[in-house]
Amino acid sequence: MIQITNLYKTFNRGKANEVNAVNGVDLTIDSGEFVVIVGSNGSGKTTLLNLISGSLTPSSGTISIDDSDVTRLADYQRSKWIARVFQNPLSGTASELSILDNFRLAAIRTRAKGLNIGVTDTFKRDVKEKVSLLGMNLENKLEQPMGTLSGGQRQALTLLMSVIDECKILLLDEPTAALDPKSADIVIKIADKLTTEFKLTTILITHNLKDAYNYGTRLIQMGEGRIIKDIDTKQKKHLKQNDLFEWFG
Ligand SMILES: Nc1ncnc2c1ncn2[C@@H]1O[C@H](COP(=O)(O)OP(=O)(O)OP(=O)(O)O)[C@@H](O)[C@H]1O
Repeated sequence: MIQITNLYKTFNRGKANEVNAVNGVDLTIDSGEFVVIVGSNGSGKTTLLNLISGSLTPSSGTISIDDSDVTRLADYQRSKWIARVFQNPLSGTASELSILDNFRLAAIRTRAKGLNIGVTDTFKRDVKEKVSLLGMNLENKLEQPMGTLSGGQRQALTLLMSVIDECKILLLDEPTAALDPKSADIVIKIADKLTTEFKLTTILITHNLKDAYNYGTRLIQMGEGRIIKDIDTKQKKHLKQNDLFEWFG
C-alpha cells in the first residue's frame, strides 16, 4: 500500500517563477491497484511520480510504502519496492548487448530473486520463460543485440526487466509516448498483463485517453498540482469514453 499525506512540492520558492507543482495531495493506493493518472501539461503528474520514486524530496508531507515512512529515503533506497519505466525505450537497456545479457545485467543490478544468475542454463531457461510472457516471439532471439530490436520490443523487454526482481510498485511515465500506435498498444497491454501476473501496484501516467479509459482499476485526473477526480473501478464502469474527453474540454 502507498500512503501519501498532505504532499507538497514547490519549485523556486520565493522567486518570481515559484510553482506549486504538487499542491496538497492525499492519496492511498492499495496493493494490486492499477492507477492511471491523466491531466493537462504541467498539472503535476511527473512531479508526483518523482516524489513517489524518491528522485525528488517533498517540500512537506509524507509518503509511506507498506507502513514504512520513505519520505526521506533516496530513490536507490526505495528500489526494493519500486521499478520505473520512462518514455524513451533506449533509456532502459544497453544496445550493444544481447537480450540475455541485458537480463543478466538487470538481475545483477537488482539481485533478482526470481532469476538464478549463477547457473547459465537455468538462467537462460528462466529468461526464456519470462520473455515468452510478452507474446512477441522474442524468446527465440535471446542472443540478438538489443539495438537491433524495435522501440516497442525494447520497451516491452524494459518493462519485463523492471519487474523481475520482485518489486511491488511499477511507475510508468508515458511509457508509450515514443512508440507508434501499434507498438504502443502492445506495450500497454503488456504493462497490464505484467501488473496482474506479478501482482504489482502500478501507476501509469498517460496522455492517451483511450488507454486511460481501457486500462487500470482506478482513474485519477490531476489539475494544478491537485487530484481533481478520483474514479474507482465501480464508478469507472459507468464512465463513457466521451466523458473523459469532456474533462479536458
Ligand atoms: N525541476 C523543476 N524545476 C522547476 N519547475 C518544475 C520542475 N519540474 C517541474 N516543474 C514545474 O512544475 C509543474 C508541474 O510539472 P510536471 O512535469 O509535474 O507536470 P506534468 O503534469 O507531468 O506535465 P506534462 O504532462 O507536460 O508532462 C510545471 O509547471 C513545471 O514547469
